[in-house]
Amino acid sequence: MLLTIDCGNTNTVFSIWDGTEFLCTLRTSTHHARTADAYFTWYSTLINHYGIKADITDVIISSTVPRVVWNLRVFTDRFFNCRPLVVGKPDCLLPVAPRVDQGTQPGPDRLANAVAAYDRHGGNTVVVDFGTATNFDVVAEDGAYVGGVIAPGVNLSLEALHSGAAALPHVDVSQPERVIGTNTVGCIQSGVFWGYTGLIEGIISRIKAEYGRPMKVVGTGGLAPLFEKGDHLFDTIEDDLTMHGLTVIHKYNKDQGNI
Ligand SMILES: Nc1ncnc2c1ncn2[C@@H]1O[C@H](COP(=O)(O)OP(=O)(O)OP(=O)(O)O)[C@@H](O)[C@H]1O
Ligand SMILES: CC(C)(CO)[C@@H](O)C(=O)NCCC(=O)O
Ligand SMILES: [K+]
Repeated sequence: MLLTIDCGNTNTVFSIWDGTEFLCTLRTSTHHARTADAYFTWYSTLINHYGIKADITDVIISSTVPRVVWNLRVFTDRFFNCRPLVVGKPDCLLPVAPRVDQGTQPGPDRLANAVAAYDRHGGNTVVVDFGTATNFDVVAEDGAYVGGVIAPGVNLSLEALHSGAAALPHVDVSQPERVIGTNTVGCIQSGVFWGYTGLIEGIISRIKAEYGRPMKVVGTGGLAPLFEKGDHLFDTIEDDLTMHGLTVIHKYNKDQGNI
């Protein structure tokens, strides 16, 4: 069985893939100091709690935080006795090489999103991923990741308002009833919710215009469904997109005899 690990700047997610479906998804916050033993304590507690019989033989990691990779490698080696594939490292093959400026290291989550979107929907696709950042990942006709857009994430923007303005409280994102807020919280919710709706619409339409041909739009990440409620922004929403990409990349490396 395959353990897929998606380590973002805020959260780290483990999923177990049995070759057909994900048996479970476990989420913890990302801490670069978390040790291999701590990962295992957390992992085995939850696996036992859910009664999952997981015989992990392979591990693939996407990490946007370089410092956590070392502990995850030790975790993989010590508890599963295997060497993980790490997306973005030279020894992890991708089905199609990214086409970006020389010296650019695209985020491994964006590479996995591109592979997953191509596998499910073909090329000429843009992924909108709501994580710590809100990133737009453009997938060309042949499945290559060809760049995109990085905007500050929704929760990061809310935190920035709260920490930069003494009179503004911490507010959770939600869709406000009205655009014109009549209290402080309503004003902030409106700014962030409708501001992001405009950002998403505007960037997608500019990407499409620049790309010059029809594109499919796939939303992913925790907040995609919330924004879809406000307006029709996405052709589809898939919360397991990054994880699916990791399973496809793993299979590709296996098929190529690389692992
Ligand atoms: N209605 C909501 N309001 C606020 N947060 C939400 C809502 N729905 C989901 N979320 C948040 O979305 C997050 C899941 O998103 P996702 O895993 O894509 O990104 P992340 O973990 O925040 O970022 P990264 O992957 O960069 O670490 C969870 O932290 C969850 O709290
Ligand atoms: C943009 C984020 C933070 C989104 O998780 C991540 O993909 C990342 O750190 N990327 C590196 C830079 C790039 O993708 O061009
Ligand atoms: K993510």
